[in-house]
Amino acid sequence: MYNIALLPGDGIGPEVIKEAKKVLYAIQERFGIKFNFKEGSVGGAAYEVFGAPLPDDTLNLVKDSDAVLFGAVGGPKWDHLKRELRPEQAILKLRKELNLFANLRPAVCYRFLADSSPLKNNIISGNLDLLIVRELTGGLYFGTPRGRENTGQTVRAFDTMVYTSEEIKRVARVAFEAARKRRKKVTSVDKANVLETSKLWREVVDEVSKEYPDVELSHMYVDNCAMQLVLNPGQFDVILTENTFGDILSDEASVLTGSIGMLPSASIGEKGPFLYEPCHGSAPDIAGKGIANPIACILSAAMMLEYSFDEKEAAMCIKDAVEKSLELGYRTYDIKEGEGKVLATSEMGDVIKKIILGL
Ligand SMILES: NC(=O)C1=CN([C@@H]2O[C@H](COP(=O)(O)OP(=O)(O)OC[C@H]3O[C@@H](n4cnc5c(N)ncnc54)[C@H](O)[C@@H]3O)[C@@H](O)[C@H]2O)C=CC1
Ligand SMILES: CC(C)CC(=O)C(=O)O
Ligand SMILES: [Mg+2]
Repeated sequence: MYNIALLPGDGIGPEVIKEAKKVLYAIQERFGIKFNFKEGSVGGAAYEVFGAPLPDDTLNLVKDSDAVLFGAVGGPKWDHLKRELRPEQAILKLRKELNLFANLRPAVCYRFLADSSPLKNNIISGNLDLLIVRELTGGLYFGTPRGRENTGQTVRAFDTMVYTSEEIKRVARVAFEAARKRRKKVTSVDKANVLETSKLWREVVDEVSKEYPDVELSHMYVDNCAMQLVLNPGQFDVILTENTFGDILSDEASVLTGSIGMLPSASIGEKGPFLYEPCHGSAPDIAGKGIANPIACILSAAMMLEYSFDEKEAAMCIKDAVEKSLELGYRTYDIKEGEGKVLATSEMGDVIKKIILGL
Protein backbone atom coordinates (compact mmCIF):
# COMPACT_ATOMS: atom_id res chain seq x y z
CA MET A 1 0.00 0.00 0.00
CA TYR A 2 1.35 3.38 -1.02
CA ASN A 3 0.31 6.49 0.92
CA ILE A 4 -0.01 9.40 -1.46
CA ALA A 5 -0.52 13.00 -0.39
CA LEU A 6 -2.60 14.83 -2.97
CA LEU A 7 -2.15 18.60 -2.96
CA PRO A 8 -4.48 20.04 -5.65
CA GLY A 9 -3.88 23.75 -4.92
CA ASP A 10 -5.36 26.48 -7.11
CA GLY A 11 -6.73 27.17 -10.59
CA ILE A 12 -6.47 24.10 -12.81
CA GLY A 13 -4.52 22.25 -10.07
CA PRO A 14 -7.62 20.45 -8.68
CA GLU A 15 -8.91 19.80 -12.22
CA VAL A 16 -5.78 17.93 -13.33
CA ILE A 17 -5.20 16.17 -9.99
CA LYS A 18 -8.70 14.70 -10.25
CA GLU A 19 -7.77 13.08 -13.57
CA ALA A 20 -4.43 11.77 -12.29
CA LYS A 21 -6.26 10.20 -9.35
CA LYS A 22 -8.75 8.63 -11.74
CA VAL A 23 -5.88 7.11 -13.72
CA LEU A 24 -4.18 5.83 -10.55
CA TYR A 25 -7.43 4.11 -9.54
CA ALA A 26 -7.41 2.41 -12.94
CA ILE A 27 -3.83 1.28 -12.25
CA GLN A 28 -4.97 -0.02 -8.87
CA GLU A 29 -7.71 -2.03 -10.54
CA ARG A 30 -5.50 -3.43 -13.27
CA PHE A 31 -2.30 -4.15 -11.32
CA GLY A 32 -3.66 -4.71 -7.81
CA ILE A 33 -1.39 -1.99 -6.44
CA LYS A 34 -3.11 -0.31 -3.49
CA PHE A 35 -3.10 3.46 -3.12
CA ASN A 36 -4.21 5.33 -0.04
CA PHE A 37 -4.92 8.97 -0.96
CA LYS A 38 -5.04 11.79 1.55
CA GLU A 39 -5.74 15.33 0.43
CA GLY A 40 -4.04 18.45 1.83
CA SER A 41 -4.76 22.12 1.49
CA VAL A 42 -2.08 24.21 -0.21
CA GLY A 43 -1.49 27.55 -1.95
CA GLY A 44 -4.13 30.24 -2.23
CA ALA A 45 -6.82 27.73 -1.25
CA ALA A 46 -4.97 27.14 2.04
CA TYR A 47 -4.37 30.84 2.58
CA GLU A 48 -8.11 31.48 2.35
CA VAL A 49 -8.90 28.96 5.09
CA PHE A 50 -5.80 28.89 7.30
CA GLY A 51 -4.11 32.21 6.52
CA ALA A 52 -0.98 30.39 5.30
CA PRO A 53 -0.07 28.82 1.92
CA LEU A 54 1.48 25.74 3.56
CA PRO A 55 -0.32 24.95 6.83
CA ASP A 56 1.42 22.69 9.38
CA ASP A 57 -1.22 19.99 8.86
CA THR A 58 -0.35 19.83 5.16
CA LEU A 59 3.38 19.66 5.85
CA ASN A 60 2.81 16.87 8.39
CA LEU A 61 0.61 14.99 5.92
CA VAL A 62 3.34 15.27 3.30
CA LYS A 63 6.08 14.09 5.68
CA ASP A 64 3.98 11.06 6.65
CA SER A 65 3.35 10.08 3.02
CA ASP A 66 5.32 7.88 0.63
CA ALA A 67 5.00 10.40 -2.22
CA VAL A 68 3.32 13.69 -3.04
CA LEU A 69 1.28 14.55 -6.13
CA PHE A 70 1.01 18.32 -6.45
CA GLY A 71 -1.29 20.30 -8.77
CA ALA A 72 -0.39 23.99 -9.00
CA VAL A 73 -0.60 27.11 -6.86
CA GLY A 74 -1.08 30.82 -7.39
CA GLY A 75 -3.34 33.24 -9.17
CA PRO A 76 -4.10 36.95 -9.53
CA LYS A 77 -6.32 36.89 -6.45
CA TRP A 78 -3.24 36.53 -4.26
CA ASP A 79 -0.75 38.63 -6.23
CA HIS A 80 -1.11 41.55 -3.80
CA LEU A 81 0.10 39.50 -0.83
CA LYS A 82 3.58 39.97 0.57
CA ARG A 83 6.04 37.35 -0.62
CA GLU A 84 5.89 35.12 2.50
CA LEU A 85 2.14 34.66 2.17
CA ARG A 86 1.93 34.14 -1.57
CA PRO A 87 0.71 30.71 -2.74
CA GLU A 88 3.96 30.06 -4.64
CA GLN A 89 5.84 30.00 -1.32
CA ALA A 90 4.11 26.68 -0.59
CA ILE A 91 5.87 24.82 -3.38
CA LEU A 92 9.20 26.51 -2.67
CA LYS A 93 8.95 25.56 1.02
CA LEU A 94 7.95 21.99 0.21
CA ARG A 95 10.96 21.58 -2.07
CA LYS A 96 13.27 22.96 0.62
CA GLU A 97 11.71 21.10 3.57
CA LEU A 98 11.88 17.77 1.74
CA ASN A 99 15.36 18.58 0.37
CA LEU A 100 14.23 17.87 -3.20
CA PHE A 101 17.30 19.26 -4.89
CA ALA A 102 16.83 17.74 -8.36
CA ASN A 103 13.89 18.37 -10.64
CA LEU A 104 13.56 16.02 -13.61
CA ARG A 105 11.57 17.42 -16.51
CA PRO A 106 11.40 15.08 -19.49
CA ALA A 107 10.33 16.72 -22.76
CA VAL A 108 9.15 14.12 -25.23
CA CYS A 109 7.34 14.87 -28.45
CA TYR A 110 4.95 12.00 -29.00
CA ARG A 111 4.92 10.84 -32.61
CA PHE A 112 1.23 11.51 -32.96
CA LEU A 113 1.60 15.06 -31.70
CA ALA A 114 4.38 16.11 -34.03
CA ASP A 115 1.99 18.34 -35.94
CA SER A 116 1.24 20.31 -32.77
CA SER A 117 4.87 21.24 -32.35
CA PRO A 118 5.92 24.62 -33.74
CA LEU A 119 8.83 22.68 -35.17
CA LYS A 120 6.65 20.55 -37.37
CA ASN A 121 8.60 21.46 -40.47
CA ASN A 122 11.90 20.85 -38.76
CA ILE A 123 13.46 17.46 -39.43
CA ILE A 124 13.77 16.97 -35.68
CA SER A 125 10.02 17.18 -35.16
CA GLY A 126 8.51 14.03 -33.68
CA ASN A 127 11.95 12.97 -32.52
CA LEU A 128 12.37 15.02 -29.40
CA ASP A 129 13.35 13.22 -26.23
CA LEU A 130 15.36 15.25 -23.77
CA LEU A 131 15.56 15.47 -20.01
CA ILE A 132 16.11 18.70 -18.14
CA VAL A 133 17.72 18.20 -14.74
CA ARG A 134 17.10 21.42 -12.88
CA GLU A 135 18.69 22.27 -9.55
CA LEU A 136 15.71 22.98 -7.28
CA THR A 137 16.66 24.21 -3.82
CA GLY A 138 19.37 26.79 -4.49
CA GLY A 139 20.02 29.82 -6.64
CA LEU A 140 17.95 32.95 -6.96
CA TYR A 141 14.70 31.52 -5.58
CA PHE A 142 16.27 30.86 -2.19
CA GLY A 143 19.35 33.11 -1.92
CA THR A 144 19.70 35.76 0.74
CA PRO A 145 19.92 38.67 1.20
CA ARG A 146 16.85 39.72 -0.69
CA GLY A 147 14.60 42.67 -0.28
CA ARG A 148 14.17 46.34 -0.98
CA GLU A 149 15.72 49.61 0.11
CA ASN A 150 14.22 52.98 -0.39
CA THR A 151 17.07 55.44 -0.60
CA GLY A 152 14.78 58.44 -0.91
CA GLN A 153 15.89 58.96 -4.49
CA THR A 154 15.16 55.51 -5.81
CA VAL A 155 14.00 52.06 -4.77
CA ARG A 156 16.59 49.29 -4.84
CA ALA A 157 15.38 45.69 -5.02
CA PHE A 158 17.77 42.77 -4.79
CA ASP A 159 17.88 38.97 -4.92
CA THR A 160 20.94 36.82 -4.45
CA MET A 161 22.15 33.86 -6.46
CA VAL A 162 24.22 31.52 -4.31
CA TYR A 163 25.53 28.02 -4.97
CA THR A 164 27.89 25.85 -2.98
CA SER A 165 30.07 23.23 -4.62
CA GLU A 166 28.17 20.52 -2.70
CA GLU A 167 24.84 21.68 -4.11
CA ILE A 168 26.23 21.58 -7.62
CA LYS A 169 27.93 18.22 -7.15
CA ARG A 170 24.82 16.36 -5.97
CA VAL A 171 22.56 17.57 -8.78
CA ALA A 172 25.30 16.99 -11.35
CA ARG A 173 25.50 13.35 -10.23
CA VAL A 174 21.74 13.00 -10.78
CA ALA A 175 22.20 14.28 -14.34
CA PHE A 176 25.15 11.99 -15.11
CA GLU A 177 23.36 8.96 -13.64
CA ALA A 178 20.29 9.76 -15.76
CA ALA A 179 22.43 10.19 -18.88
CA ARG A 180 23.97 6.76 -18.28
CA LYS A 181 20.51 5.25 -18.72
CA ARG A 182 19.85 7.33 -21.82
CA ARG A 183 22.05 8.47 -24.72
CA LYS A 184 25.04 9.27 -22.47
CA LYS A 185 25.27 13.00 -23.18
CA VAL A 186 25.10 15.84 -20.65
CA THR A 187 24.92 19.47 -21.72
CA SER A 188 25.59 21.68 -18.71
CA VAL A 189 23.98 25.08 -19.17
CA ASP A 190 25.25 28.18 -17.39
CA LYS A 191 26.32 31.79 -17.85
CA ALA A 192 29.95 31.28 -16.90
CA ASN A 193 31.06 34.20 -19.08
CA VAL A 194 29.33 36.56 -16.61
CA LEU A 195 28.29 34.90 -13.35
CA GLU A 196 30.56 33.70 -10.53
CA THR A 197 28.01 31.02 -9.55
CA SER A 198 28.17 29.73 -13.12
CA LYS A 199 31.98 29.65 -13.08
CA LEU A 200 31.86 27.47 -10.00
CA TRP A 201 29.06 25.43 -11.61
CA ARG A 202 31.27 24.67 -14.62
CA GLU A 203 34.31 23.76 -12.50
CA VAL A 204 32.33 21.40 -10.30
CA VAL A 205 30.50 19.76 -13.22
CA ASP A 206 33.86 19.20 -14.94
CA GLU A 207 35.12 17.56 -11.74
CA VAL A 208 32.04 15.33 -11.35
CA SER A 209 32.27 14.30 -15.01
CA LYS A 210 35.55 12.51 -14.23
CA GLU A 211 33.45 9.94 -12.30
CA TYR A 212 31.50 9.29 -15.52
CA PRO A 213 34.03 8.75 -18.32
CA ASP A 214 31.35 6.96 -20.36
CA VAL A 215 29.19 10.11 -20.47
CA GLU A 216 30.02 12.91 -22.89
CA LEU A 217 29.93 16.37 -21.29
CA SER A 218 29.63 19.70 -23.06
CA HIS A 219 28.95 23.21 -21.74
CA MET A 220 26.63 25.79 -23.25
CA TYR A 221 25.69 29.32 -22.29
CA VAL A 222 22.05 29.70 -21.37
CA ASP A 223 21.23 32.29 -24.03
CA ASN A 224 22.58 30.02 -26.75
CA CYS A 225 20.74 27.06 -25.21
CA ALA A 226 17.45 28.97 -25.45
CA MET A 227 18.13 29.35 -29.17
CA GLN A 228 19.45 25.80 -29.74
CA LEU A 229 16.32 24.34 -28.16
CA VAL A 230 14.25 25.83 -30.93
CA LEU A 231 16.81 25.41 -33.68
CA ASN A 232 17.94 21.85 -33.09
CA PRO A 233 16.48 20.23 -29.95
CA GLY A 234 17.50 16.76 -31.16
CA GLN A 235 21.10 17.55 -30.20
CA PHE A 236 20.20 17.34 -26.48
CA ASP A 237 19.99 14.30 -24.28
CA VAL A 238 20.29 15.55 -20.68
CA ILE A 239 20.40 19.28 -19.95
CA LEU A 240 21.82 20.04 -16.50
CA THR A 241 21.24 23.54 -15.19
CA GLU A 242 20.57 25.72 -12.16
CA ASN A 243 17.19 26.62 -10.74
CA THR A 244 16.11 29.75 -12.63
CA PHE A 245 17.60 28.74 -15.97
CA GLY A 246 15.92 25.33 -15.68
CA ASP A 247 12.56 26.89 -14.84
CA ILE A 248 12.68 29.03 -17.97
CA LEU A 249 14.23 26.52 -20.38
CA SER A 250 11.74 23.81 -19.41
CA ASP A 251 8.75 26.01 -20.21
CA GLU A 252 10.41 26.67 -23.56
CA ALA A 253 11.07 22.96 -24.13
CA SER A 254 7.46 22.16 -23.28
CA VAL A 255 6.28 23.97 -26.39
CA LEU A 256 8.32 21.58 -28.51
CA THR A 257 6.23 18.74 -27.11
CA GLY A 258 3.05 20.47 -28.23
CA SER A 259 2.04 22.26 -25.03
CA ILE A 260 3.06 22.96 -21.45
CA GLY A 261 0.09 20.75 -20.64
CA MET A 262 2.21 17.76 -21.72
CA LEU A 263 5.23 18.29 -19.43
CA PRO A 264 5.47 16.29 -16.18
CA SER A 265 8.11 16.48 -13.48
CA ALA A 266 9.64 14.62 -10.57
CA SER A 267 11.37 16.42 -7.72
CA ILE A 268 13.77 14.08 -5.98
CA GLY A 269 16.49 14.13 -3.34
CA GLU A 270 18.46 11.67 -1.26
CA LYS A 271 15.37 10.17 0.38
CA GLY A 272 11.60 10.40 -0.01
CA PRO A 273 8.93 11.43 0.08
CA PHE A 274 9.50 12.80 -3.41
CA LEU A 275 7.14 15.24 -5.10
CA TYR A 276 5.56 14.99 -8.54
CA GLU A 277 3.89 17.85 -10.36
CA PRO A 278 3.07 19.10 -13.84
CA CYS A 279 5.49 21.83 -14.96
CA HIS A 280 2.69 24.27 -15.61
CA GLY A 281 1.13 26.69 -13.15
CA SER A 282 -2.47 27.25 -12.09
CA ALA A 283 -3.44 28.70 -15.52
CA PRO A 284 -5.98 31.26 -14.23
CA ASP A 285 -6.97 32.10 -17.82
CA ILE A 286 -8.57 28.67 -18.33
CA ALA A 287 -9.31 27.62 -14.73
CA GLY A 288 -12.90 26.50 -14.11
CA LYS A 289 -13.60 25.96 -17.80
CA GLY A 290 -12.86 22.22 -17.74
CA ILE A 291 -10.51 22.47 -20.70
CA ALA A 292 -7.07 22.05 -19.12
CA ASN A 293 -4.85 19.30 -20.46
CA PRO A 294 -4.46 16.73 -17.65
CA ILE A 295 -1.66 14.77 -19.38
CA ALA A 296 1.23 16.57 -17.62
CA CYS A 297 -0.28 15.65 -14.26
CA ILE A 298 -1.11 12.10 -15.37
CA LEU A 299 2.46 11.60 -16.60
CA SER A 300 3.71 13.03 -13.29
CA ALA A 301 1.76 10.24 -11.58
CA ALA A 302 3.55 7.79 -13.90
CA MET A 303 6.90 9.26 -12.81
CA MET A 304 5.80 8.74 -9.20
CA LEU A 305 5.17 5.05 -9.86
CA GLU A 306 8.59 4.75 -11.45
CA TYR A 307 10.79 6.83 -9.13
CA SER A 308 9.11 6.41 -5.74
CA PHE A 309 7.66 2.91 -5.99
CA ASP A 310 9.71 1.20 -8.71
CA GLU A 311 6.43 0.09 -10.34
CA LYS A 312 7.92 0.26 -13.82
CA GLU A 313 5.27 -1.79 -15.57
CA ALA A 314 2.43 0.31 -14.18
CA ALA A 315 4.31 3.52 -15.06
CA MET A 316 4.83 2.30 -18.60
CA CYS A 317 1.16 1.37 -18.83
CA ILE A 318 0.20 5.01 -18.14
CA LYS A 319 2.69 6.33 -20.69
CA ASP A 320 1.49 3.85 -23.30
CA ALA A 321 -2.15 4.79 -22.60
CA VAL A 322 -1.33 8.48 -23.08
CA GLU A 323 0.39 7.70 -26.36
CA LYS A 324 -2.51 5.51 -27.48
CA SER A 325 -5.05 8.25 -26.70
CA LEU A 326 -3.09 10.60 -28.94
CA GLU A 327 -2.78 7.97 -31.65
CA LEU A 328 -6.57 7.58 -31.57
CA GLY A 329 -6.82 11.31 -32.28
CA TYR A 330 -8.01 12.51 -28.87
CA ARG A 331 -6.84 16.01 -28.01
CA THR A 332 -7.40 18.77 -25.48
CA TYR A 333 -7.78 22.29 -26.79
CA ASP A 334 -4.10 23.22 -26.26
CA ILE A 335 -2.92 20.41 -28.58
CA LYS A 336 -5.76 20.40 -31.01
CA GLU A 337 -4.98 20.29 -34.67
CA GLY A 338 -7.26 20.20 -37.69
CA GLU A 339 -10.32 18.06 -37.18
CA GLY A 340 -9.02 16.14 -34.10
CA LYS A 341 -11.44 15.17 -31.33
CA VAL A 342 -11.19 17.94 -28.74
CA LEU A 343 -12.05 16.69 -25.28
CA ALA A 344 -12.71 18.30 -21.94
CA THR A 345 -10.26 17.65 -19.08
CA SER A 346 -12.38 14.91 -17.53
CA GLU A 347 -13.07 13.26 -20.89
CA MET A 348 -9.34 13.02 -21.59
CA GLY A 349 -8.90 11.38 -18.17
CA ASP A 350 -11.73 8.97 -19.01
CA VAL A 351 -10.13 7.99 -22.33
CA ILE A 352 -6.77 7.26 -20.68
CA LYS A 353 -8.47 5.33 -17.86
CA LYS A 354 -10.44 3.20 -20.34
CA ILE A 355 -7.32 2.40 -22.36
CA ILE A 356 -5.56 1.27 -19.17
CA LEU A 357 -8.50 -0.98 -18.30
CA GLY A 358 -8.79 -2.27 -21.86
CA LEU A 359 -12.39 -0.99 -22.14
N1 LIG B 1 4.41 24.86 -9.56
C1 LIG B 1 3.47 25.77 -9.54
O1 LIG B 1 2.54 25.68 -8.76
C2 LIG B 1 3.54 26.92 -10.48
C3 LIG B 1 2.72 27.99 -10.24
N2 LIG B 1 2.72 29.04 -11.11
C4 LIG B 1 1.74 30.10 -10.84
O2 LIG B 1 0.61 29.90 -11.69
C5 LIG B 1 0.00 31.17 -11.97
C6 LIG B 1 -0.15 31.35 -13.45
O3 LIG B 1 1.14 31.44 -14.04
P1 LIG B 1 1.42 31.56 -15.60
O4 LIG B 1 2.67 32.30 -15.75
O5 LIG B 1 0.20 32.03 -16.30
O6 LIG B 1 1.78 30.06 -16.06
P2 LIG B 1 0.83 28.82 -16.35
O7 LIG B 1 1.72 27.66 -16.60
O8 LIG B 1 -0.17 28.66 -15.28
O9 LIG B 1 0.07 29.19 -17.72
C7 LIG B 1 0.77 29.64 -18.88
C8 LIG B 1 -0.11 29.40 -20.12
O10 LIG B 1 -0.17 27.99 -20.37
C9 LIG B 1 -1.51 27.53 -20.36
N3 LIG B 1 -1.54 26.23 -19.66
C10 LIG B 1 -0.90 25.90 -18.53
N4 LIG B 1 -1.20 24.66 -18.18
C11 LIG B 1 -2.05 24.18 -19.10
C12 LIG B 1 -2.72 22.93 -19.25
N5 LIG B 1 -2.56 21.91 -18.38
N6 LIG B 1 -3.54 22.79 -20.31
C13 LIG B 1 -3.71 23.79 -21.20
N7 LIG B 1 -3.10 24.99 -21.11
C14 LIG B 1 -2.28 25.18 -20.06
C15 LIG B 1 -2.30 28.58 -19.59
O11 LIG B 1 -3.66 28.57 -19.95
C16 LIG B 1 -1.55 29.86 -19.94
O12 LIG B 1 -2.03 30.39 -21.14
C17 LIG B 1 0.90 32.21 -11.31
O13 LIG B 1 0.34 32.56 -10.09
C18 LIG B 1 2.22 31.50 -11.11
O14 LIG B 1 2.99 32.00 -10.07
C19 LIG B 1 3.49 29.06 -12.23
C20 LIG B 1 4.32 28.00 -12.49
C21 LIG B 1 4.45 26.88 -11.61
C1 LIG C 1 6.02 28.88 -9.13
C2 LIG C 1 7.48 28.93 -8.98
C3 LIG C 1 7.86 28.95 -7.55
C4 LIG C 1 8.38 28.05 -9.73
C5 LIG C 1 8.04 27.61 -11.11
O1 LIG C 1 7.61 28.31 -11.98
C6 LIG C 1 8.32 26.22 -11.40
O2 LIG C 1 8.84 25.49 -10.55
O3 LIG C 1 8.07 25.80 -12.53
MG1 LIG D 1 7.95 27.38 -13.95
